[in-house]
Amino acid sequence: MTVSESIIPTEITSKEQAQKLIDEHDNFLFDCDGVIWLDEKLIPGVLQTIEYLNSKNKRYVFVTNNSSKSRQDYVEKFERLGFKGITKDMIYPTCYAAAFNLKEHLKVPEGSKIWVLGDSGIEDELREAKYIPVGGTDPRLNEPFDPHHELLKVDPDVRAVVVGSTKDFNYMRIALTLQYLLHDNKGIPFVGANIDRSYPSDGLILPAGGSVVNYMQYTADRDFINVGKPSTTLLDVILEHSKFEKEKTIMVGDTLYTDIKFGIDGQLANSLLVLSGGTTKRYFDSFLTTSYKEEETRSMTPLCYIESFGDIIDLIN
Ligand SMILES: O=C(O)[C@H](O)[C@H](O)COP(=O)(O)O
Ligand SMILES: [Mg+2]
Repeated sequence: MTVSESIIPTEITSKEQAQKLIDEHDNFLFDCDGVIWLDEKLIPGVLQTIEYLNSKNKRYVFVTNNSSKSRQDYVEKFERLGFKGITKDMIYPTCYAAAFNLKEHLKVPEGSKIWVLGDSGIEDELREAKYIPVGGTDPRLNEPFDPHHELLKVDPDVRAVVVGSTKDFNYMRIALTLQYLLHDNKGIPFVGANIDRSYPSDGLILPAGGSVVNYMQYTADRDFINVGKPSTTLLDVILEHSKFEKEKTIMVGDTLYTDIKFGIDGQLANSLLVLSGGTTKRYFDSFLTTSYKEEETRSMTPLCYIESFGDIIDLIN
């Protein structure tokens, strides 16, 4: 069976459809890259549409598979791009999800050393959770690989490994991370920030965190705990903190196998795909006509889609 026989997503193109989409939901979960912005470039109309949500007393949070920036970094980014009133507790990047998972699910004791393959967002959120990040942005890791480098001696006090998106992905970091993933007979937890293959960045499609995590999964021959979308553990944390009711909440994202799957697996009221990020109309059309195993396809097929979330304000006005 192809999807077109079972689920036909509705394209939002009229004032009535746009108004209904807003009126029917009290709470919005927004993905960031590809929905709100492309790197540092705000997607046109998004700020105005979110200001419209404010005027209607709608509630919303941001859930991003990006692990490179901390919640505080995002508060500053939202301010820089003109948003008002976005606070730390409204932002769920996977660096925070990783620290939360270590503490609340893996019960890794505070004060533990955590090996990081990733950027400063992970280090900052680990410190805020009272862990000691090692590796990460340590400048000594930028040196050429040397099998006798002092850092290659595993620190036995490291209690877990967190891997996320980074552009500082060199052999020194890869080799060191592998030592920790194999350490103690693969005994310490392997936390991955996301499963994302790539992400849209201002005209380019760039490798995303999942490509880094899967590299380490392959070389260490061990599975990882995905703390990013579509993990329902992350959704549970968000719903617990925000007290959003699933029945009145919609997920807005640009990636089928993370954002839309997150909303559907999480049994939210609705899922809106936007075509302003990593999913093009051409890809989406081919997805809808390609016969997949029905369950797999169904869990990634949005109920509705729109060119860009920023179009909402134009349709409503
Ligand atoms: O490099 C990454 O992993 C990207 O930041 C990630 O794919 C973007 O996540 P999003 O904001 O679209 O959830
Ligand atoms: Mg995205």
